[in-house]
Amino acid sequence: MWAATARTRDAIDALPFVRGLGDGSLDRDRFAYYMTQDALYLRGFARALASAAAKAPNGEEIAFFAKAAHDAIVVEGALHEDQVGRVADEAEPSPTCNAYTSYVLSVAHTQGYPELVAAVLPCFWVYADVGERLMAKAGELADHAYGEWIATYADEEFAQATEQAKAIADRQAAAADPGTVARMREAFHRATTYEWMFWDAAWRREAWAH
Ligand SMILES: Cc1ncc(CN)c(N)n1
Repeated sequence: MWAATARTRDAIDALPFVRGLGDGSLDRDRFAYYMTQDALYLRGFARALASAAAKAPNGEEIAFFAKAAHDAIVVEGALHEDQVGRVADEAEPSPTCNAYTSYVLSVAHTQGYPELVAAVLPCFWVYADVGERLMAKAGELADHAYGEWIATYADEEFAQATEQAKAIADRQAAAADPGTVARMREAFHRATTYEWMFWDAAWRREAWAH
């Protein structure tokens, strides 16, 4: 699944938003737009993770997804509040934010546990991957404009959660019939593309037409 998204991941690395986040040159307005949209995204994503906990076949995976839902709101939420303050309940999701959260929630409500695991996996894996590479390039984070963001996603605990999510997806794929594996691939690919779109939308400060 990861190899099939190589082109999209290269395109993520090439995005002006991601480059600017890495070298600290990203302007604050674009970053604030992104963090506000991300806070809205995380609510939908946490709901999808809670659905994964509800569908999970054993205690270990129930606990994993329930904790991931908690961390998306509490741990990532603390980073967002620190950077842009508390996002108002009535704040409006952008078209891309709305599309991405609607997509993972539709998988949660209309498909099975394996497909849902595949749909939420890029949210762990792409961020851990980007975080690790930006950290390696940035070196010292103390004076970096976006050091707190990079440290959050390059964090060892986030890397461990990503490994757990990957292991769950691998177990599900190994036990699944070919049709389910095809839907898992589709969900993983679609969500990885949404990751690209989310950063691109932040760069453009995407708005609704009317
Ligand atoms: C859009 C998006 N994707 C993933 C993550 C990492 N949980 C995030 N904060 N935002």
